[in-house]
Amino acid sequence: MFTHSIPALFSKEEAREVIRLANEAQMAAGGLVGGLHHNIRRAEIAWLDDTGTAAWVMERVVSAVAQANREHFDFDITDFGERLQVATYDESNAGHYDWHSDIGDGPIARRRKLTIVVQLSEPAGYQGGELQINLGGAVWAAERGIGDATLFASFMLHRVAPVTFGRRNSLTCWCHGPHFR
Ligand SMILES: O=C(O)CCC(=O)C(=O)O
Ligand SMILES: [Fe+2]
Repeated sequence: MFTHSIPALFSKEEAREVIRLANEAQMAAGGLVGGLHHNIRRAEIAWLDDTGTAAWVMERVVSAVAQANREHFDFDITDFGERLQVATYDESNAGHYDWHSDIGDGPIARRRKLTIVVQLSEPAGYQGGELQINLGGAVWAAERGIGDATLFASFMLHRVAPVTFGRRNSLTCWCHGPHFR
């Protein structure tokens, strides 16, 4: 009920282009930006601007979220207050993200209501690295197809299992609004 899948929101070519844009953004920001290397999360992070060459990525995400919210969640979503995140989880350091909720303490993170994650890697290109959502009593694994999108309520516990082979890239966007009531 609090999860929803959209198969092939991006084509394979588009998924590759998103990774290329993320690499470009990372270079422009001076290379090693936003690597998170601790026990909870081990990943490289890049941020895409929602203007310029990456604007179409945000547009695609926003219209998918609008439709999914109308048809499935019916949350009070008012804005997209953060940039798009592209994450890289690599075999070399068992990239992963432990169980967490996306609702945090900060002024923006506390307004997160819906999270959308898009798979940017070919399923054959990595092992492990599943995006799993805890439904309370059952763990649900997101679709792995390249370009597939998964939406879930940002308060739900989720994780990325350690990558044991290859490399997984994902695109994440958070959608914001007033508190649940
Ligand atoms: O990379 C993913 O699949 C999930 C990322 C995530 O949970 C986050 O950035 O909060
Ligand atoms: Fe998350």
